[in-house]
Amino acid sequence: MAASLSRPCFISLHLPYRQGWAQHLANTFRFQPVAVRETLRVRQLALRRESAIFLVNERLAPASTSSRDFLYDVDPQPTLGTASNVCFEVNDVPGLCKQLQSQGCSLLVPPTDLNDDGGSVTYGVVSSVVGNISHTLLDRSCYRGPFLPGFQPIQGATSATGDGIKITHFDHITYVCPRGGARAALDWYQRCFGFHRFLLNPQERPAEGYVLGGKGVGMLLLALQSAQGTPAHGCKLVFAESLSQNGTNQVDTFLEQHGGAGIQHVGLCTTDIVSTTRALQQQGARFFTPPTTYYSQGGKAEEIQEAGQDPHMLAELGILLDTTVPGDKGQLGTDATESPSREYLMQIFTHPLFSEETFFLELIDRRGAPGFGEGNIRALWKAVQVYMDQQQ
Ligand SMILES: O=C(O)C(=O)Cc1ccc(O)cc1
Repeated sequence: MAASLSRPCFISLHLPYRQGWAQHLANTFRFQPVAVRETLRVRQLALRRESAIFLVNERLAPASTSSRDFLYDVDPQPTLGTASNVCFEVNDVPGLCKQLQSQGCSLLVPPTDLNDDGGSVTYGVVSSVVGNISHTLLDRSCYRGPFLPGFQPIQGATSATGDGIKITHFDHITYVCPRGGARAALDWYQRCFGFHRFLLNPQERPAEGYVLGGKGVGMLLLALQSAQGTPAHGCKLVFAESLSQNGTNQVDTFLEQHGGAGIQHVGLCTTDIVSTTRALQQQGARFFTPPTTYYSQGGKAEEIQEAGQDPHMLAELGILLDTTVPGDKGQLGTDATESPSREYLMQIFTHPLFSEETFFLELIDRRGAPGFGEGNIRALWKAVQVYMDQQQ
């Protein structure tokens, strides 16, 4: 039987020795430092925005032979910044680790108990079949502290409000897989972790996946939805694979610059993409913007207006909007709690966060639409292509 996982508890980022990047995430994206763990060799900082938590791991000294420097994680020994671990909360860590091992998964950290004044937790770490990704499985049902045992709470850390940034949780995590590897990754997560297939778009054929063709694009997308939660509220995993025949695109570029498969981006759910984008831009966050023709061609301005949004405002900020057919919620669409007359979603993508063209963030504001917009993905693709051409 496969495990039944819920929304991620945290996503872990690793930075090579001597890169003061945690501060950048805190300052630019206004994530609040909530807890820290520091040893002579490493610093681990938990940064939070409502239920979205990034654990930023930095080396303070060159890598040692000890692979257990980082708590709740393993050391991917990065030569560049990488998002390499996703932690899920589960009920029975030892039972699940045993089961995963019997399914051929490699156990990187066996079930381990840790405790402090706030109570106790149990965790283990398993290796994913995709690139450098690992998963921490964590039971913190007996823990009442602010983050996790081994971490010191950061005094005065309050939840930020009134700054215009409305980020609530991780909406999805997009993996870049090697060519020919997306289907195997999808099968592994279904089999081992009990994720369910999720159709990205009404046009997707289940047997093939969502193929984006056309000028220069060439990408296959497959998606899963966590077993707990509805399409609108659970976390999705998206597997992307390049189908491009003619040289580089953003998926190939990721593979090349990251040195293999891994997490390409994390979608942060926002309840107000306009105020969030504006506030983050003021802090210095940089976003990809589509060509201005995006807003004037093919009835886009009318589509935006019909959705009740202001085309000028979206154009000024570079926010993308895609409308989906009302009532069509993909394969798992049974969530009856949100049924606005028009379902749409708005997205915007940041520039890569590290110095390489690898990991980036996305803001996603879902107004009833649980899938992904083909128009938005194409617009992102074009904007990235323009950016990459400018970099050369
Ligand atoms: O739209 C999204 O957020 C996706 O996750 C789909 C996607 C996947 C890979 C890309 O390079 C760009 C977009």
